[in-house]
Parts: sequence; C-alpha cells; structure tokens
Amino acid sequence: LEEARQSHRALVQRIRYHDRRYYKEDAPEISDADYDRLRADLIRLETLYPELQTADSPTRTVGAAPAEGFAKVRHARPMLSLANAFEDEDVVEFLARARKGLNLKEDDELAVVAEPKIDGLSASLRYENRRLVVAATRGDGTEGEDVTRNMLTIDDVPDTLPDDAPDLVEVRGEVYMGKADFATLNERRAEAGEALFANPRNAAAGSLRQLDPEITRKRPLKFFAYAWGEVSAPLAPTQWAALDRLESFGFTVNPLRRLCRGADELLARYREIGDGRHALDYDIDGVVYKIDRLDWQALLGQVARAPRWAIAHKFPAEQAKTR
Ligand SMILES: Cc1ccc2cc(C(N)=O)cc(O)c2n1
Repeated sequence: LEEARQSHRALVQRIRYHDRRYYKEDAPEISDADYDRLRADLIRLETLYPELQTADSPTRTVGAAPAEGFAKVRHARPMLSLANAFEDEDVVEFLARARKGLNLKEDDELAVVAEPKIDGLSASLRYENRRLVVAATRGDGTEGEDVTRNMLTIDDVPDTLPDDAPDLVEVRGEVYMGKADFATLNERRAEAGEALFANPRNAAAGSLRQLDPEITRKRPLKFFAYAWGEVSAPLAPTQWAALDRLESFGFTVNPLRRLCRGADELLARYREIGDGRHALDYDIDGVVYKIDRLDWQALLGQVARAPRWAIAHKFPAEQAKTR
C-alpha cells in the first residue's frame, strides 16, 4: 500500500500539473489521449485502493474531467459485433459455411449455443487479481468510455471474483433495464417534469453514462454476462462450459440459453424464445447462435469485426416500438 501511496501522490501531482497547463494556461503539453491515460491509471489505482481516493483527488473534482466527460479505454481485445440473420435460410447457410470451414463430414455433430440477444448496451469488465479495475462501454468496439465506478453500483456486477478465477479476466455482457423498472422510472420522471426515456435500452445507456455514479446507483440497472475478452487462462473448452464458469464467478448468465444440434433445433429454439419474449421482463431483439467448441471458434475466426462462428438471428422489428 505504501508503494501505491507513492505512485498515487506522483500521479495526482502530474495530473494537477497538466490540468493547470490545460485549464489555466491553455497550453497543454500532452495529448488528450495521454492525459486520459493518466486519469485512467489514477482511476484504476483508486479503484484498487479506495482509501487513497481523497476528496480533492482529480477523479473527484469535476473540473478535471476530460471535455467529453469520460476517460477513454482501449479494449485489450476488440469487442466483436455480430452479423445478422433475418430468414431461416440465413441460419442454414451460417451452419453450412461453418461446417465447410471446419471440414466436417455429414454425420459430424456441430453443437451450437443459442441464447436471447439482450437489447441493452455492451460493456467489458476487466478483473486483475480478481478485483474489478476497469469497466468500459463498447464504444466503437476498439475504444470505449471508462464507467468503472458506475458499473460498481450494479448489484449483478461482482466487485471481486472467487479465488479460482484467473489472474486476468475480462468479462463481457449487456447492461440492461427491466421493462417494469423502466415504466416506474418514467413515471417518476413524468411526475418530476423530466424528459422520458424512449425505451429500456436508452434508459440503461443514459443511466450508465452518468458522470455522477450516485445517480447511476439509484437506477435499476442489471447485467447479463455472455462472453469474455482477454484472459490469462482459458475459462473452459466450450462456450457452454465457459458460461457455466462465468456463473460460478457470480455473474448472471441468461437462463434461456440452450445447447442445440443442427438447424432444426436452433430454429425451434428461436421460435420458442420469440413466442415468449413479450412475457420476459427485459427486451430482446433476437437469438444469438455460437459454435460451442472454442477450438472451432478459433479455427473459423472472424471477418472484419464479426465472428464467423456466431450470428444474431433477429426478430422482425415490431411496428410500434412504443411501450
Ligand atoms: C460475441 C458477441 C457479441 C455481441 C453479443 C451480444 C449479445 C447480446 N446483446 O445479448 C450476446 C452475445 O453473446 C454476444 N456475443
């Protein structure tokens, strides 16, 4: 801790110096990116050692917040987007392409995990030595916003991981707001004469991207874990077992997931989830299919930023998106 106190003091001095150059003398010496990195380091240090965060710390004084409000964080591994399937045919083609890419024979089984696609906003949680040190929004997939202190206010997000978790693990998932919580929040905002959120996704995004974590704390945000980024050791040999591992770390993994074999089972699951989606307390906009074996995911890789080993099968857009 003493060593941390030393580097904390040095870091605070450096940031105060650059704040003076930027805000007082209007003559910054370092780029915004380098400045943001200093701040991200300070936020990381103060998250690891909360006792170091003094009231006058640059992370507490608003004036020092970078213009856009949030420090930028570069993802160690890009956060992938998913190619879309709209028709059953697209799903059949996805599987055929995967089988071809894997040189599978006709009777080789291809297990695929199906899970609902949550309509929220993606986030990445970086745990070092089993402590959450940085949480970031997806942003453009390569760089997101530092929302560490906001994510720490969400009950579904563990501050620390169990002893059997790897020294480094980035957990990825969706921040969302339930439909009932969304309606209640909008009722309160209407009574207070505040602008209403258009839908639960916007409400979740607006609540997560608050500069003041105390506002975020009061919002009913939840989190489903569904993937991972950089890890110091593989979580498991398959997607299904990796999700079980994330559950064992204390994360909520969507309970509607199903291990399927072949297009018929996937499409049956898609219809089941589609038929039941209005009864769910959270918005979904499709079903995500992922090849289960991680060695086969690695073999298929990704094209552009979308994996060849996964696809999102979307539901037809509803006419009125109003609630
Ligand atoms: C690889 C990847 C990318 C985006 C995702 C998005 C969702 C989602 N919105 O639920 C679920 C997943 O399993 C995802 N998986």
